Amino acid sequence: MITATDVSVGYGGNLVVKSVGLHAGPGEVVGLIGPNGSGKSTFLRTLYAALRPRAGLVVLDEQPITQLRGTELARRVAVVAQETPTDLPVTVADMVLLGRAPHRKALAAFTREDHRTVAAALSRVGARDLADRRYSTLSGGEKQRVLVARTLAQQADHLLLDEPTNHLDIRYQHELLRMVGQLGVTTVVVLHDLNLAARYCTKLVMLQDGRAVATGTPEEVLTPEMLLRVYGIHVEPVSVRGALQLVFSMADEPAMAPAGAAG
Ligand SMILES: Nc1ncnc2c1ncn2[C@@H]1O[C@H](COP(=O)(O)OP(=O)(O)OP(=O)(O)O)[C@@H](O)[C@H]1O
Repeated sequence: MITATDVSVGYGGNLVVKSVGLHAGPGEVVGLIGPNGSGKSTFLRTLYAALRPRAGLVVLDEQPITQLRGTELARRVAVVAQETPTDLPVTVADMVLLGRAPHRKALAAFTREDHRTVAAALSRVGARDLADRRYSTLSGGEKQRVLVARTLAQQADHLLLDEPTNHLDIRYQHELLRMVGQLGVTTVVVLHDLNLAARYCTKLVMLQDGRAVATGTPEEVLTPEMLLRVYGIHVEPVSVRGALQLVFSMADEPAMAPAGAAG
C-alpha cells in the first residue's frame, strides 16, 4: 500500500507538485496522467524517496518512506525510471541480476536461485534470448523490457514505473501492462497514453500544473469535459468489449463524419 498525503515538491524556488494526494491499495494499479511538465515524474520520484517533499507525507504500508533505508527500501520498492545509464559494459543477465542485490547477504555470491529468478524474469518479458547480449547494444524497446525484468527479479511488493511503455511496440505495451496488473503488486505508473491508462489502471490521478485535478476510476477521470480542460483536446468515449477507450480530435478541428457515412 502506498499513501501520499498533501505532498508538495519543488526544485530551487519552483514548486512543481502542489499538495497532491494518492492512495494505492494492495495490488492496485494507479495511473498518474497529465500533460507534459505537469509534475508526474517529480511526484513519482518522491514516492520512492529520490526527492524529499517540502511538505506532506509518503507512507508505505504504514511506514513513512523516509524511515526506510537502502537495502530495505530496495527490497520493498522496485522502480523503472525514465532514464537509466546504459553504457556500463554489462550483459543483460548481469543487469537483471542487479535486481537480486537487495536479497543477497553482504559480500555473498549470487545463488543458483538468484540466477533462476533472473532467467524467469527475462522469460516473462520475452527477453530470455537476449541474456548474453551486452546491454548497451540493445534497442530502446529491448532495454525497456530488460529494465522491467530487473524489477521482476527484485520481487518487491511495490512497483513504481515512469512511462514503462516508452519504446515498446503496441503488442509489448499491452503485454507489459497486462502483466503488471496480473502481478498483484501495488503499482503506481506514469502513462501518457490515456487509452492504456483507461484499460489497465484501476484508478487514475490526473495532474495539471502540479495539482491533482481529478482522482477516481478511469470512467470518472477521463471525461470529455476534463480532457478538454486539461489537454485542450476533444474526446469521444467509446466502449470496446466493455472497456473504455477514447477517440481524440483536436479542439480546433471540425467534427469528423463517422467512418462509412455518405459524404
Ligand atoms: N531536476 C530539475 N530541476 C529543475 N526543474 C525540474 C527538474 N526536473 C523537472 N523540473 C521541472 O519540473 C516541472 C515538472 O517536471 P516533471 O518532469 O515532473 O513533469 P512530467 O509531468 O513528468 O513531464 P513529462 O510528461 O514531460 O515527462 C517541469 O516544469 C520541469 O521543467
